[in-house]
Amino acid sequence: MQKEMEPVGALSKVDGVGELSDQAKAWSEACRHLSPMVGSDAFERWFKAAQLGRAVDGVAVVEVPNEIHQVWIETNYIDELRAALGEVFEDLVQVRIEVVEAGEARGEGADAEDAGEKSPDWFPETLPDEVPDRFDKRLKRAGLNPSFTFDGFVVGANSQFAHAACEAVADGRGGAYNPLFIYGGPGLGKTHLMQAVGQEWLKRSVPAKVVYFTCERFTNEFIEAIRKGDLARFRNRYRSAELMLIDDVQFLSGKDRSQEEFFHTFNTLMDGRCQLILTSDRPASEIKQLEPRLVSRFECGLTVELQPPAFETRLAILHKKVEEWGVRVEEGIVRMLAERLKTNVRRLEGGLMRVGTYASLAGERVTQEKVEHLLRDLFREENSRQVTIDSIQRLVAEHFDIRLADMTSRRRPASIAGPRQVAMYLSRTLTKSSLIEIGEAFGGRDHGTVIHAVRKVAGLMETDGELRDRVERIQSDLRR
Ligand SMILES: Nc1ncnc2c1ncn2[C@@H]1O[C@H](COP(=O)(O)OP(=O)(O)OP(=O)(O)O)[C@@H](O)[C@H]1O
Repeated sequence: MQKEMEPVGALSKVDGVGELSDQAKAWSEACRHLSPMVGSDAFERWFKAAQLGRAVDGVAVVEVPNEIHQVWIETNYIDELRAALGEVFEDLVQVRIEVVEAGEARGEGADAEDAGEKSPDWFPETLPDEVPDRFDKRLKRAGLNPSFTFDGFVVGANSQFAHAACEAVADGRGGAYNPLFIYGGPGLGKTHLMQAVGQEWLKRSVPAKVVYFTCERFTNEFIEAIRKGDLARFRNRYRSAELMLIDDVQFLSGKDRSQEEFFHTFNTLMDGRCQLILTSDRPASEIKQLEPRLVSRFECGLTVELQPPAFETRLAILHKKVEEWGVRVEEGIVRMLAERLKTNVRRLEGGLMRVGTYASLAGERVTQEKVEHLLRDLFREENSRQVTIDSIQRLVAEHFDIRLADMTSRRRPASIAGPRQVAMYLSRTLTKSSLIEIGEAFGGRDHGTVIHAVRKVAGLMETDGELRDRVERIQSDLRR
């Protein structure tokens, strides 16, 4: 349960500000302290567009409009900002700066609905006037990001096969690859590649109807359509296209009604000879609580994997971005980023963007020590292997030589139920997930089953040395 921070009595000093929310009052009060600390010029430049987001559990989140503000404030004014907010919240422990783009919801709940949203308005009825070029208009209408092109994608051994499959679909040789199912970890270019196919279709065939959407959006719009009693319109929108690009299908996990709707959408599109490209963070057969009939539909075309790129590919990606963005970063620093940021191209890009921005604003040579400081959170994320229920289930299944699917199945022989209980125990002790979340992740079991498993494994570990050794070995593998 999160606890909202109570501003100290100082807030009353800004009572005169009328209708403002508590958040706005607290920020206004913090600014009163901050402005003299940083000087009015710096305040105008860096804090005018900022505002206070969440303030819970000792953490105050300051929202800024872009990464330039974020990096600059973190690097130059974090102490002053902490001191100013400390005047307002006496239980302040940490200050975080987050980028919130214009138009995004602010403060509490800003992350829920919009998270992961990548496309602009979906099939707007009228196109906005500010889009000057016709091709740009068509990209926008399809929901495509103009920078996700084949030219902008660096191919390495990690992506060769996926790239070749996408090129085949792009130039019409991919008839048998339907659906094309691309899977791989976060930030490895799945969306980029699938949208590159979309751009090619739009370029070549003039009236091609290309549509991109995320499964999160599909689910949200489906719920909304049910609420408004407007399913016919929803179906009309989702069931007519020549090329349908469907991102993040793992989002359908456990959402039974959306899966049912999606199943019919999928069939209608396939019957209508629509080419489909799907992406997921894992193979279809490993998406939990996904109906078997959907798994088999997803697997009936071609499945390709995107893996993390090797050092040379990471370097080539960085060189390409340096050129594209026109940033000036020394080769030694570029190599340092390629060496240290290995698992996620989005993070690699983020690192380069921050260093490049800093270099141009500070007008000074960026040293390796500076980069250590600027990117400390990215380096930390890179090094800390996050223990998730998912990784626990995988590793326990491997250690006990059972199928991953048995973690969520109803099967009860001791050779399966035992390891499953070990996995529940580890999920409870190594992650922050609640009993209910753990039960859900293990095939929709109730929280009593999880409590029983945790107690049982903890008790057995007291008396059974062999089991204890096994569990400890799994624990240390998880942390590695
Ligand atoms: N091989 C590559 N060459 C150039 N840019 C790349 C490459 N791979 C990824 N990128 C860039 O990295 C960023 C993240 O890629 P993308 O959004 O396609 O990842 P994703 O796999 O869809 O991630 P997620 O699963 O988190 O949605 C994008 O800006 C993309 O342009």
